[in-house]
Amino acid sequence: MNLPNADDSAAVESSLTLQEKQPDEDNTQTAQDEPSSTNDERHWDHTSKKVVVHNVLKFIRSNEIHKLTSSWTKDTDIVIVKTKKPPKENWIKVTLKEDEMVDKFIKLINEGGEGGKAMCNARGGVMFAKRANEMDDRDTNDRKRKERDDDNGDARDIKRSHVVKILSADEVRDAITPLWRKEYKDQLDVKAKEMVNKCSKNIVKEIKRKFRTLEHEAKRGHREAIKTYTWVEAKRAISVEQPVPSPQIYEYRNKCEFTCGYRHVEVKSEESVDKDTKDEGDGETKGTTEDLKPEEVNADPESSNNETPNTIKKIPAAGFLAQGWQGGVYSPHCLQNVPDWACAIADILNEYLPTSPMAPYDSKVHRGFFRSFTIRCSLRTRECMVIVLHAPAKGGVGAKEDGSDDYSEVFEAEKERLVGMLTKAVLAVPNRDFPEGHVRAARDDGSEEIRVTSVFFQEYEGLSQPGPDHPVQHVYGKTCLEERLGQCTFQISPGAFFQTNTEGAEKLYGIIVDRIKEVTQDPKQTLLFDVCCGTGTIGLTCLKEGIVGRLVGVDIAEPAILDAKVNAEKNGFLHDDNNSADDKDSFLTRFIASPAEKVLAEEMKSIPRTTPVVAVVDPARDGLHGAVVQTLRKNEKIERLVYVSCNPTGTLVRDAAMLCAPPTKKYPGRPFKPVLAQPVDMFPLTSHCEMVMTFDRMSEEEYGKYQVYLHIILLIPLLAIGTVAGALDSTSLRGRELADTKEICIYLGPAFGSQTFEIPSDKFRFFTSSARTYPATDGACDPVDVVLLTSRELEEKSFCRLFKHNLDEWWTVRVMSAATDWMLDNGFTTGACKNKNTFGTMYLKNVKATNTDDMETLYYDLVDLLSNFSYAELGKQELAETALSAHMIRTVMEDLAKTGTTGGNEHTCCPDAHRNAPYTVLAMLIFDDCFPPNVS
Ligand SMILES: C[S@@+](CC[C@H](N)C(=O)[O-])C[C@H]1O[C@@H](n2cnc3c(N)ncnc32)[C@H](O)[C@@H]1O
Repeated sequence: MNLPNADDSAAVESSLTLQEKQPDEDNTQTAQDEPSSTNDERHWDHTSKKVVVHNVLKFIRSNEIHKLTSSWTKDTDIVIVKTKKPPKENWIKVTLKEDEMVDKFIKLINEGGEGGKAMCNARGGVMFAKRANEMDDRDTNDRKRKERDDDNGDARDIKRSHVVKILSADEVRDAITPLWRKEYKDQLDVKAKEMVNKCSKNIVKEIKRKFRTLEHEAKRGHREAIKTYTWVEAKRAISVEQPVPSPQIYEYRNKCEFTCGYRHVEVKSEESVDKDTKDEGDGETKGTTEDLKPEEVNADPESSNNETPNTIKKIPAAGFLAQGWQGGVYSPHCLQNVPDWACAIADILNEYLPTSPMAPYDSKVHRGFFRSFTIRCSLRTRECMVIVLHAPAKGGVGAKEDGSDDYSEVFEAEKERLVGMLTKAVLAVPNRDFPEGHVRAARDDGSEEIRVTSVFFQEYEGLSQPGPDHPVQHVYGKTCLEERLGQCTFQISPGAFFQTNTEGAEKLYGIIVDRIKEVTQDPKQTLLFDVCCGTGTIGLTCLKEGIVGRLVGVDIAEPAILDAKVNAEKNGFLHDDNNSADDKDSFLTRFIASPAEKVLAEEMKSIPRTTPVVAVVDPARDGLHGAVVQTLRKNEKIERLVYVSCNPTGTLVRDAAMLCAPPTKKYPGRPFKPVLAQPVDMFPLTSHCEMVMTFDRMSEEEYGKYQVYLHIILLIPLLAIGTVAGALDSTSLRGRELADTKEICIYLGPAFGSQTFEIPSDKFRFFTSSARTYPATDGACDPVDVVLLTSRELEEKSFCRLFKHNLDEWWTVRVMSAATDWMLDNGFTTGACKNKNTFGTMYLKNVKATNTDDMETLYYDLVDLLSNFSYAELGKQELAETALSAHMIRTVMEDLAKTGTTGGNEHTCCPDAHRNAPYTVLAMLIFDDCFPPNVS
């Protein structure tokens, strides 16, 4: 279990600053302007505003966290600016807006509950809060601990943060392009190994782990365990090809994002300060407010030969953060992956910024104006776009009240001045600072002349980065770029994603085309789903190549979809604008602006059975949403899936395992299996690598070999209920009850004929079918909604076993406790039946589900949660916690029994209470079967 580490979030935040920006930089919140990047600063930041609240419920949905933390500070002036809760941990780290709020907040949590006691979580557990830096983070690093214990820790940290080292060009390259020292073929070897060790092997490991869980469960249920799929056991289960090299190794980036901050210049003596600052723009430091003005600080003594440290001058500038905000921004001229035009623009910005009255934005205090500059260029059309991200002219959210950060009066004139400087001429050839021996590629004949063709300003008051849909203000020239890739032309708007290595993108798309072509026997009829389609590049390339006949593209970013629609027409493929097409089947292309998880299932449903379908997914770094994986798996029409990943060692591993593991209730459908893994080097000199992984659906024949018995969800139509239920339960009690209720029953258990989970009507209500949960046969009890039965119970027809789970079986309690958390998080009220030391039902009310889909989702979420427990891996800590949970649950049950509100039945403690219990829904969670079904 991870305890909150005072440095962990910052560690995540800072990791991006030390490497090249991530491939999906349009969509991730990049850390280029994150201040908490160096270790020192991170520590300082934590000591000031971060607090960890302990003993919150472990299972809180991410969208509920904000609601929960807001409820704590309701009616107070405490402002929480950020929360972080790792999954399955019982703590939340909050970042408060002001230092002064910290003590108040801690007091609020520790004493602000009923009767001046600590606040409690939804299960009555006492919460407590502590400053993040006071946590025992298990960090055994002596230095850190000593600093924490030191009363003067803050002061020292602040002082330390002023000791900066200016990096050499080599060190900047090491930080941003860590593979630059290697020959290109060696870079490819590094990536090839990484793709085998951290991608393909991990996928196989993950799938084997899922099989082991099944085996473990089967053993407990005295069942035959499913055999691991043969391909998983093979020596090189996933064949990884050698990475496809990038056609351009140097200067390949068509997009850069420069953070606006301060450039650090070391000055040696009083005299040289004057001289140096003259060189750096006459030493003018207009772009400042009083507090934001360039400081003179001590340079790292180690970086100097002098005994006394030199002085560092800070000059407003734009560039890359190579060692976090505190280390200043570095000019891109030394980086081999950055092209000349980008450096030329950096030069213009660096000429402008020191002379502007508008200061760089300081994201630590949220003051200042200029935040970052995104620059893009099209390789083929030589168009160039600049997007200036800035705080409101009246000042950022942390602006001083005295108006010293208010730039409203100068804003328009300054905007005009900057645009004038950017656009007045063809971009000059910059002086580069390449390493010795760097060989530049030959330039082409005069086409290197590039000028800025469009400028946008984008105002953003938020604390991190704007999303792709955030509005932009067009201030100069064209409204978008145009680029040519292969046989297609694409329009790219400021908010739309485009691959950052143009020639690399052509290679990448070529590989995708090859993978699709292999399976499209009837291209004209084949429909391609391009999930996370951006400006439609992949789908339209496939159409142009004639390997598919129709295209549905989905992307969350509206600007990208607007571009995709234009691009469809530009390339000769009519776009169906939904309402305009009379015949829904006649469209060539359809582009939908929506999160894929919201629309994909519906879109798939509308495809005629006979239409051959292929899918390409190209998600951002956080991978596919679970619902998208579910839809892809469930729709067995998709025989081939091409997964393009910019995070092959992370989210691809997770998603591939979900696509290829044996089916579960949440992820039904014949599994996929990876047939080829083709890395593509889109980011030479950095450690990033793109991966094209091709998955084929396991054939019915192959899959059939692994099925010992089916283990599925069965929908029993009303007429069949009596018979089937009778067959299952010798008393036929359930059958009678079911018939009485005139409802539909859904059994979750072994199959009796159908493998399909279909709930064809929206009218169905769930109710229990368990003889044991129905307390009496007189019909007096309320109909209940759903019972989730295990296959084992059904197999053995021994429902009494349901109540044989002993509290001393620690894992049982742990599961139940997790389930309880989950239910509370989902708005259920729970109670539990007690009979001696048995424990088996949970009563739920206030079910949020209003229809079958909701109920199904809730159920699957729960099953998924439970199925992800790895009991074998639980350690002593968990055992201790389990004992605690057991104690707590017992207490709750006893309380409920006393007040007569607990449910019950003839086999448990209070059968009568059940009839009067105010529960409208009764669910039995039988943990035996909270695991993926056994399909061996
Ligand atoms: C790596 S880009 C790929 C874009 C495109 N395939 C290309 O090659 O240019 C990832 C895309 O995923 C989109 N995206 C992110 N989250 C999404 C979601 N939940 N649903 C649909 N698209 C999403 C982003 O807007 C972005 O365009």
